[in-house]
This record gives sequence, structure tokens and C-alpha cells, in this order.
Amino acid sequence: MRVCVIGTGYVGLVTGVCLSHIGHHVICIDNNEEKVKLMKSGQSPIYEPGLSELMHSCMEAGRLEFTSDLAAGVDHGEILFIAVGTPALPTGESDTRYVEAVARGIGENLNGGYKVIVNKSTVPIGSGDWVRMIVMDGLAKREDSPRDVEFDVVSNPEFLREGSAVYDTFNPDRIVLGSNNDKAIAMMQELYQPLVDRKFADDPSLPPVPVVVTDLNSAEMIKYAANAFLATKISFINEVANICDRVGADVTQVAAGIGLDSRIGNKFLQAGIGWGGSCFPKDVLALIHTATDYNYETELLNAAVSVNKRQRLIAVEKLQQELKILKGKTIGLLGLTFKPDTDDMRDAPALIIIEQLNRLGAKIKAYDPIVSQSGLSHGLSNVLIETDAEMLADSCDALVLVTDWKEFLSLNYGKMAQVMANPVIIDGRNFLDRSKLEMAGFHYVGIGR
Ligand SMILES: NC(=O)c1ccc[n+]([C@@H]2O[C@H](COP(=O)([O-])OP(=O)(O)OC[C@H]3O[C@@H](n4cnc5c(N)ncnc54)[C@H](O)[C@@H]3O)[C@@H](O)[C@H]2O)c1
Ligand SMILES: O=c1ccn([C@@H]2O[C@H](COP(=O)(O)OP(=O)(O)O[C@H]3O[C@H](CO)[C@@H](O)[C@H](O)[C@H]3O)[C@@H](O)[C@H]2O)c(=O)[nH]1
Repeated sequence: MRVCVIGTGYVGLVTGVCLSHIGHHVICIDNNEEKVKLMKSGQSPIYEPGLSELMHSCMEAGRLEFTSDLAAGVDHGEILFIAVGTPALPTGESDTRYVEAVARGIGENLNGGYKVIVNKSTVPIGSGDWVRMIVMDGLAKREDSPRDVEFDVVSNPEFLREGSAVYDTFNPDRIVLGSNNDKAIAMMQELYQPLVDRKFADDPSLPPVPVVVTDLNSAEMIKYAANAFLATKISFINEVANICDRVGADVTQVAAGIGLDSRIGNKFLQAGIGWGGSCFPKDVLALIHTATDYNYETELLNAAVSVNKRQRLIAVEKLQQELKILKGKTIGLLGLTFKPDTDDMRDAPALIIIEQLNRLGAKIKAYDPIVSQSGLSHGLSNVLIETDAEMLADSCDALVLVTDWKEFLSLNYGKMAQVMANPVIIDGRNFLDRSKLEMAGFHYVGIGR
């Protein structure tokens, strides 16, 4: 099928490349000319395992193009994906101005024939009908308004995780389609059939991927409810970890013990320094904001947010317990990104830890496998970025493991302990082997263990 994806951030680019890989002809559009230039030259603007390789092969096969020309993309696509950002406004409300600009642009460029317009962006409940209105508005403003234009809007929320986005796209737990229109749903089902049949999955023998067809509002709500549930689950285990710390239990053992109950499940029970990233924080706030608009107080979601706020500072609290005064001490951060296998720093817990350590007068160094000094941004200006973990450890009064990058499992901790002023490590993700670290000469401090 002919597809146009508008917005080439994590979601847009991964969606465009993967749809092309399963056989569709895809044009990806972005209004950032620099990004388009980079992608045209075959380079991915984001770090995402496996993405560059797929991008190259699809471009070589002639099924994937990049442009900033919206008119060309709208003309090409039978299915038009809106995949632009919906960041949080200071009120917590979702900023839908980019979605609005794209919807208007689609209206201004529709040239007859039937199109399905898909909301892939995470948008407030009710946005499906709103997008239809904006498209109609764009269409009406044209002097040459074509008569035979016909379109429907479908909500198709995205559940991929950064760092495993390609894997998640080929191995989805479900595909959600929200619309009241059978023709639009049928076209979306045809588009996704190879994924439903697990033709590109790691295990093609599994039963077909469930396709959940709902009305527009319910599909939009499914996205917010999924993220809010997962964020709450992490806040729950973090609260349990804080109690474990006080009573002398080990939260990793507790998580294993409760996770075996199939009603609970073992995923998203890793206690640590809290959830961050481009989605959980903004989506939970957006859902709270929506509820407030309807005069409903979200007590549970408010608690999930406040537990998380506090949890982000737990590493600093533990540093104070170990070192007492932080002024003038050197703290080394192992990892900066909000999770491993991504270069995304949006709402990363590291940023809050850095802000607090700066306030308390500590000197901060960091090592991250993907973040370099030259690529510094996002409030990291007071941080010295080292190029390897041993240089990071040199003269530090303590280390904090912030991101659970796999390579941190096999560092030479013996050598690192020797070059530190004081070999203390706060394992902010309960990721390392305590006995291995203690044998290497470290004083190990976990979260809730
Ligand atoms: N990042 C994730 O892991 C993830 C997962 C699921 C859902 N989502 C949702 O998907 C949406 C996109 O998220 P993202 O992280 O990929 O966004 P992003 O901010 O990384 O990228 C958005 C892209 O859209 C482009 N853009 C903005 N306005 C445009 C316009 N008028 N025309 C063309 N391009 C335009 C920007 O230049 C940018 O490249 C958001 O609603 C987000 O909540 C994100
Ligand atoms: O047991 C856990 C699991 C995760 N995290 C943290 O939670 C945050 C989010 O992690 P993850 O969900 O793996 O990453 P995202 O890429 O933000 O993906 C989430 O947000 C996306 C955007 O909406 C959704 O599409 C995904 O389904 C949803 O998992 C990160 O800071 C993790 O460190 C924990 O602290 N403990």
C-alpha cells in the first residue's frame, strides 16, 4: 500500500521504516530540513538498535523516501500517518499544536480520492473528531477545493519502547484501531496483515497478533491507560522498595516473589530511581489534566507522580547518608540517558540528580556509552563527560549507576575501586551483582535491598 508518515521522530521514523520493510511504499515527511537531508543521505537522526540497517535496505529497494514536501506525501499516501510530537505544556496538558499544523496541512493538500488519516501521535481523548474538523477547515480555505475528497480518521496508538522500537514493531502485543468506519478499519487491517500474521516476528509460530477495534475515544484512552498503569506499577514497586529499605527486606526478591503470580506478572517491577523519558511523565500528566477538565480528581495517578518525584532524589539521599557533606565531593554518574539503548535525554532522571547535586555543591562527572561532551545539551553544562568508566571512577568519592546499560555489567570494577577516593557505588537500578562489587572493593548500596 502507499503510505505517508508525517513527523520522523522515534515513532514516525520507526513506523515508516518498518512499514516499508514489510512491503509498503512509504514517504516520510519532516519539516526539519536538516533532518530530511540527513535521512536522505541514509543516516538515522536517532540511535535505535537495528533501525539504520533496515532504513538502508528499504531505501535501496526503492520503497522508502524522505522529503519535506507535504503536498507530495499527501498525494502519494492512501494512508496518512500523523506522528508528530505532543509534548506537555507547563499545565500538564498535551500541546497539540504540531498535530493541528499537520492536520491543516493535510486538508490544504488533499486532492481527491479516499484517504485514511491516522493519529499515531498520543493525543488527548476526543482528538480524532477534532483532527477531522481541522482537516475540513484546511480543505474549506482552498479556492480550488476539490469535490471528490473523502477521508476518515483512525486512532492507532503506538506502544513501542525506545531502545527496542524495531523489535516491538515486529512483535507487538496488540494493534489498536479506533474508528467508526468499516472501510478505514479494513484498510488498516490490510496494512498491518503481515505483522498480524507474524511474518516478521522473532517467533512466527505464535498465534496471530490480536487486533483491538474500538471507537475513536476508547482507542485514545487505551494509550493513556496503558502508560498510566505501567508508570503506576513502577511507582508501586518503588514504594515497596522504600519500605524494604526500612525493614531490611530485599525488593528484588520481593519483586520476583510477587511477579510469579500471573495476575501481577514479572514485568515493570524493577525498583530504582524512578520513571522518566518522553512518554510516561507527559502522558500521566495529560491524563490527570483531562480528568481535571471533567472535575474528577485522580488520587491514584497523583500518588504515582509524587512517589516518582521523590524517587528521583533517592540516589542523592543515599549519597548524603554515605558521604554526609556533598559540597566539594566528586560524584561520577554511570549513564545519563533515561534508559539503555537510546540517546534520548527527555525527562531523564539523570537531569534531576544533576540539578540537585549542583545545588548541593558537588562536582559531577559522567560516562554514558552514547552521550558525548560534543553532543551535550539538556542542562548538562556543569557535567564533565568522561570517555570511559575507568576515567570516570578516577578520584570520585562515589559512583551512581543511573542507566542500566548492559556494558556496565562487565566493567573492571576492581580497577575502578582502586582509583576512587572512596569506593562507594549507589546502584540506582538494582542492576549490578552486589557480591561481585563487594569483592571488587566497593561499598555497595542498592535501592530497597
Ligand atoms: N518516543 C516514543 O517512544 C513514543 C512511543 C509511543 C508514542 N509516542 C507518541 O508519538 C508522538 C511522536 O513522538 P516522538 O517521540 O516520535 O516525537 P519527536 O518529538 O521525537 O519527533 C517529532 C517529529 O515531528 C516533526 N514535526 C513537527 N512538526 C511537523 C510538521 N508540521 N510537519 C512535519 N514534521 C513535523 C519534528 O521535526 C520531529 O522530527 C508523540 O505523540 C508521542 O507521545 C512516542
Ligand atoms: O521496571 C521498570 C521498567 C521501567 N522503568 C523506567 O521507566 C521508564 C520508561 O521505560 P520504558 O517503558 O521501557 O520506556 P519508553 O520507551 O518510555 O516506553 C514507554 O512509553 C512509550 C511511549 O508512550 C510506550 O509506547 C511504551 O509502551 C512504554 O513502555 C524508564 O525511565 C525506565 O528506566 C523502571 O524504573 N522500572
